[in-house]
Amino acid sequence: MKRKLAILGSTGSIGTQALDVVREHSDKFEVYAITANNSLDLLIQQAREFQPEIVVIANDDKYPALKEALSDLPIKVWGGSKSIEQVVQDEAIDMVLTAMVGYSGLAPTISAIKAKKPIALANKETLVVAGELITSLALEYRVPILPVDSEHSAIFQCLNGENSPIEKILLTASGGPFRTFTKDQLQKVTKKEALKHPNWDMGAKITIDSATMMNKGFEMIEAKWLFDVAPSQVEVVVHPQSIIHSMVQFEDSSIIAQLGLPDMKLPIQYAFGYPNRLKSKFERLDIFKLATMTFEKADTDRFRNLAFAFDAANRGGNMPCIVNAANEIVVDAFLKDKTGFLKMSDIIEKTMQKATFINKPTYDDYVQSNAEARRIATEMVH
Ligand SMILES: NC(=O)C1=CN([C@@H]2O[C@H](COP(=O)(O)OP(=O)(O)OC[C@H]3O[C@@H](n4cnc5c(N)ncnc54)[C@H](OP(=O)(O)O)[C@@H]3O)[C@@H](O)[C@H]2O)C=CC1
Ligand SMILES: CC(=O)[C@@H](O)[C@H](O)COP(=O)(O)O
Ligand SMILES: [Mn+2]
Repeated sequence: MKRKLAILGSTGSIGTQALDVVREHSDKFEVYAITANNSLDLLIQQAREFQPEIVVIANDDKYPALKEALSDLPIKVWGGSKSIEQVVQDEAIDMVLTAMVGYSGLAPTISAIKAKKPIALANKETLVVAGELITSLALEYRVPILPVDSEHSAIFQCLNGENSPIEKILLTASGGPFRTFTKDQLQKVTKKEALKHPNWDMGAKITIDSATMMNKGFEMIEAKWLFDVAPSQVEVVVHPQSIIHSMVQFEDSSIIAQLGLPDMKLPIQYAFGYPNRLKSKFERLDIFKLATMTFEKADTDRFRNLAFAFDAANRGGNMPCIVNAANEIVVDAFLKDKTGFLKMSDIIEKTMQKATFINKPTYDDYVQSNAEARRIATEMVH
């Protein structure tokens, strides 16, 4: 039996690579549903190639054009963001890949968990915003959450077969394009420079998060929830070559690492095939060609977002949700040339000070906190 997949965000960087994995393993996987926000032409092309049961476009305005374009095929076409929450509940679906970007991944992930669908989780913001809620729902509905983020897939693989407690997670970071920049240099960096990640080709939002190191802060929070560790047990290790994707240190002092060339198709395929490892044609890492592997401490003085993420994780409650919302606003503004690189951190810091803190948030509290923090951050952008 083929595993039937719902790919949320099929037109993005992770989504298109997930479809590459399906192409390579069409005997094992079938695309049952795909979703996108705006990318109409690519979504139509994907629907024609993979012939899924259901195609969803979140942006309602594009629904009539999508419906018309696929009218000669026996495909159900739905529109609106609520349809994404609905589609994941389809009985036939065996696994849901959450590859949407930002807060938009939260509601569909909750819906999928409640429908008892195993989650291949790329959308880290879901765990940043509401990690406690998501992990408790996953426990209640007995739903596995298989990490797709490269570092968390690495940690998950390091933990395979281990029952012993984790002493420490060594979370690797490339350091981004500005790893060696001074504060003065950071003041002047442009969007074009920030969008040039040294090792990974990713969507715009996560590429900016990597440049500010908010991505690593979010990944620490993601690790906290996925692997039940305290923030103090996660050490960020700047490793500019991105060959070691992360490491786990155990109480006997042993460190286990996962290595590979930077290619997201590997963690995507690992999650899709779990618990089996599938053969791949991915380029092999030739360790004899590795000139050096280097490791540095992270600098939270230049990359303040990393410190904000640790602070938010330690304070708990809705604070990570506030940081995520402010970050989404400033990254969007930076991408539209409406704010500067360092100003992004100033706005996040002030939003953390101004937004209402809630110690034990409910789902509705997250919705309201997200809206409030977005409002506060937006006022500071303008
Ligand atoms: N790219 C990577 O290598 C990695 C990504 N991740 C995480 O995976 C997630 C996806 O990242 P990435 O693929 O880079 O992002 P992209 O921006 O490339 O793609 C995002 C996808 O989500 C869709 N989308 C965006 N907003 C909405 C919305 N409001 N409602 C419904 N769909 C929406 C987009 O549709 P449309 O095309 O129509 O806009 C697109 O299909 C992020 O959470 C990121 O942090 C984690 C590790 C690595
Ligand atoms: C591919 C992936 O998982 C990204 O999250 C990547 O790790 C980003 O690189 P940084 O280490 O620069 O944040
Ligand atoms: Mn990552």
